[in-house]
Amino acid sequence: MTKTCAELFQGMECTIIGDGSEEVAGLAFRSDAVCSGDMFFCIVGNVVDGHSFAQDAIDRGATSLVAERKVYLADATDVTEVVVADSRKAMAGAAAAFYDHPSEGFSLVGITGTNGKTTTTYLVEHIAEVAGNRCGVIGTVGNKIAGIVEKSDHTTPESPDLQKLFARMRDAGCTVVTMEVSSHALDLKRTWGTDFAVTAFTNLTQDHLDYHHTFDDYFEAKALLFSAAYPARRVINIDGAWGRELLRRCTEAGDEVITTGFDTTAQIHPLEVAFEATRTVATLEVRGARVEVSYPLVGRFNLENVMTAFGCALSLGIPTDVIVRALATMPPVPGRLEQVPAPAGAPVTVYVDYAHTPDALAKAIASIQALSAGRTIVVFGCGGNRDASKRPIMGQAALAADLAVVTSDNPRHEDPRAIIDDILAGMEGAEGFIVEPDRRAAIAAAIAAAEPGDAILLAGKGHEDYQLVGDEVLAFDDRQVAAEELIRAFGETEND
Ligand SMILES: CC(=O)N[C@H]1[C@@H](OP(=O)(O)OP(=O)(O)OC[C@H]2O[C@@H](n3ccc(=O)[nH]c3=O)[C@H](O)[C@@H]2O)O[C@H](CO)[C@@H](O)[C@@H]1O[C@H](C)C(=O)N[C@@H](C)C(=O)N[C@H](CCC(=O)O)C(=O)O
Ligand SMILES: Nc1ncnc2c1ncn2[C@@H]1O[C@H](COP(=O)(O)OP(=O)(O)OP(=O)(O)O)[C@@H](O)[C@H]1O
Ligand SMILES: N[C@H](CCC[C@H](N)C(=O)O)C(=O)O
Ligand SMILES: [Mg+2]
Repeated sequence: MTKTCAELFQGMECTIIGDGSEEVAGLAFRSDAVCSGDMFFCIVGNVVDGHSFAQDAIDRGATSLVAERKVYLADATDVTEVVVADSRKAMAGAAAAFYDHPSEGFSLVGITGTNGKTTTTYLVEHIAEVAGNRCGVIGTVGNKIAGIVEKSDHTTPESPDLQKLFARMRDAGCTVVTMEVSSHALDLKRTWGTDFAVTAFTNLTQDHLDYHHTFDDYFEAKALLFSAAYPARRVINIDGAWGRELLRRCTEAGDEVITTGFDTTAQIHPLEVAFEATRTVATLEVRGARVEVSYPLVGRFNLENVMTAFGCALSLGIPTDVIVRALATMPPVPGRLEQVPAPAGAPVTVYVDYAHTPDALAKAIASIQALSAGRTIVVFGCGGNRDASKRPIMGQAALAADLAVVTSDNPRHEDPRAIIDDILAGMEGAEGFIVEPDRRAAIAAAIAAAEPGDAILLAGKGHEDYQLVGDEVLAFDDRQVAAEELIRAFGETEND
């Protein structure tokens, strides 16, 4: 059911100039996406000021404008203007109203943190499904409505896209929705006006300092999800100082909190763990009770994700025995320590992983080392037009492997050689690494250098099936390229 301009802004501080009773057909924040009868939001961006596209939006059929100052000075009777203090907040609030506050129609779990968001959302989805829920997922790998996956451009969509997605999930009968909430999204108010049942924090380590500039600012963006703007039950990993600071704030605010981590004071923590080659078996202490879990994910960091998901599931009221049963049948998460099928008799194992931060790279290498009796070879690069200060730190982290192959990972609009030089600054004085800017050749070089029993970690691209070079999106999937290069090296027959 369509809404009028006045209805969308009910209860919001704003000045409506013109006729507020006109129906709004849709919401747009890009002038070139405006359709007839749309409301156009003028946003002051980091690159351009969206107010300068107001006329363009009107020419394309917008009948109302939301702006931080009056912009449409021509004979304004045919266009309604809504003047607000913050266009992004207004857009998110109006989008929630446009779709009748869809997040109130299901239990929404929002997960933030530098690493582990995608994995944890998939874990919560699976547990909730086993508990009998129809689920939605929103995040980096794609958006899923009751098991059907659609591609996504953002980890957390812009508010009109997000609320529309929520509405589709509500209308499809989803009872639990689990979403990644990026720090960009929180800072840019993409989730403003959303009703969360549970919010969870995984960890905070270096990334995105190109956008947030300081660690403190990065943390404060994440911390918004735990502020009074988003009242919810909280799940917090307290292994790091940032998690403990969040816990302090949430406790002070009187929130209901479940703590997780290796820290033995956490409400959910491990007592005994066996990290096996294809699964993990652990005894957890869960709010004072011993709980045995066994799940088909590997690596120490995935135990952290499992504990966070456990906390989210308990917060949703799912019983412990159902959580344990669900964990045992957890499907793999695409591109997260995913093993590449190899020809029969291939003496090396190749894993594809999405580690693209210093902490993730260090932890992925350590996880592979713990699983493999042979050497560990890592192939990695760093994204262009992203936090450049993480590059030398990732270079240094890669030295923990027996051999590092430095290559390209979405150079975007930067020179791939210059990105590699930034990485190499962290590897100065070290020996035993290869530089090969062409990612396919780098993967082939790693396979050629491997000895029987070695493991190769292809880091950074995970589920991605492209390489971004300039404005081009070139087809490139680490899993496919590695499978091809393994066949080239070791023959045709596939191992099961
Ligand atoms: C850093 C960031 O997140 N930027 C987002 C921000 O862009 P911006 O502030 O630069 O916008 P701008 O280009 O200056 O434009 C200002 C306004 O004018 C409008 N405009 C612009 C041009 C035009 O012709 N017509 C027009 O109307 C724009 O739509 C915008 O509303 O607002 C835009 C929409 O309003 C977003 O599309 C854009 O996301 C860019 C594309 C992006 O790459 N974001 C990434 C970094 C991101 O959000 N990543 C996180 C995840 C990271 C993680 O997983 O770790 C995510 O949640 O996906
Ligand atoms: N809890 C964790 N702590 C540290 N590293 C992790 C953790 N979980 C996963 N990782 C590493 O980070 C990579 C990305 O994991 P995942 O996709 O779950 O994180 P994310 O937070 O969704 O990342 P993004 O910011 O790109 O959306 C994994 O491939 C793995 O190498
Ligand atoms: N959400 C992250 C993904 C990075 C993935 C990596 N392959 C890269 O392109 O740097 C980002 O946009 O920074
Ligand atoms: Mg993600």
